Amino acid sequence: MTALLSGKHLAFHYGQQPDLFTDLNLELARGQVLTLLGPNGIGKSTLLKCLLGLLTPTAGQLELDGQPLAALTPKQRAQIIAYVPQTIPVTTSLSVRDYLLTGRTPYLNFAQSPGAADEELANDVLAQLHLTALTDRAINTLSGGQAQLVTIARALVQQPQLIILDEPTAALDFGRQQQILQLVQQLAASGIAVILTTHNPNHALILKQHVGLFGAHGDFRTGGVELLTEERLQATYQTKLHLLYVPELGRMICEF
Ligand SMILES: Nc1ncnc2c1ncn2[C@@H]1O[C@H](COP(=O)(O)OP(=O)(O)OP(=O)(O)O)[C@@H](O)[C@H]1O
Repeated sequence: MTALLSGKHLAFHYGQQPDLFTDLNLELARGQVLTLLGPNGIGKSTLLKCLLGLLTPTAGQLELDGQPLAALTPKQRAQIIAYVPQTIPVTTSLSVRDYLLTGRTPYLNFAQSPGAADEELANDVLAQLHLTALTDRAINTLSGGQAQLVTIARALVQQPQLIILDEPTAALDFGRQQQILQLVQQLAASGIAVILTTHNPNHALILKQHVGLFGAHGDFRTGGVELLTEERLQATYQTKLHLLYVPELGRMICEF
């Protein structure tokens, strides 16, 4: 079966700076989740931007749905991938509803407005994420966490096959973090692939899916959740930490 996303021998550096990563390989099938972990500044967001076609890798091949990523138009890409960036671009005074409807742009012709079906979809997604009360609020009046959730809602309105989430839980309270991890699991169960970055190894341990782990020096490996050993996590974060099995949870937890 063709992978939805495949990256082979990828490398990237900014300008004259040294390589952030070289010979990086990853593959993602429909319905798979890949959780990326690594130290600050190691290249996680940069890798996501390469996978989105926003940056061009300095070496390697990227394919989306069996085609070279570079051969797809931005509109074609946007019909397959939705992106929730780390810094949320919500400085406009659009209402939450209208902001979500901008997620339908990849499906509309030039100058075509969203229709009743698009509005119904936006309302359904707001209800799914328990955000209906925010429908008429101006985007630039939302709290950081509300804005993060609304941006995730917009990505769902885009109805992509792959959602790329850069630290989607960074601004969220404990309950909302759990809600997003459950949403990731639901999306995967419905056949949508998800790539997310997080600074909390427990998120990968909860999701129990595929993991991409950057080491402290930019080395990268992918595998199942068993890739996360105490030794590797200590090497990644350059700190002492503990992985403990909690029978009540049926999984490992990571603590300092
Ligand atoms: N546009 C840019 N031009 C030059 N250097 C950049 C640019 N964007 C990022 N960098 C540098 O590239 C490196 C990787 O940045 P990136 O944002 O990918 O890291 P990250 O792993 O996502 O970090 P964090 O976990 O802190 O968000 C950093 O040293 C950063 O300063």
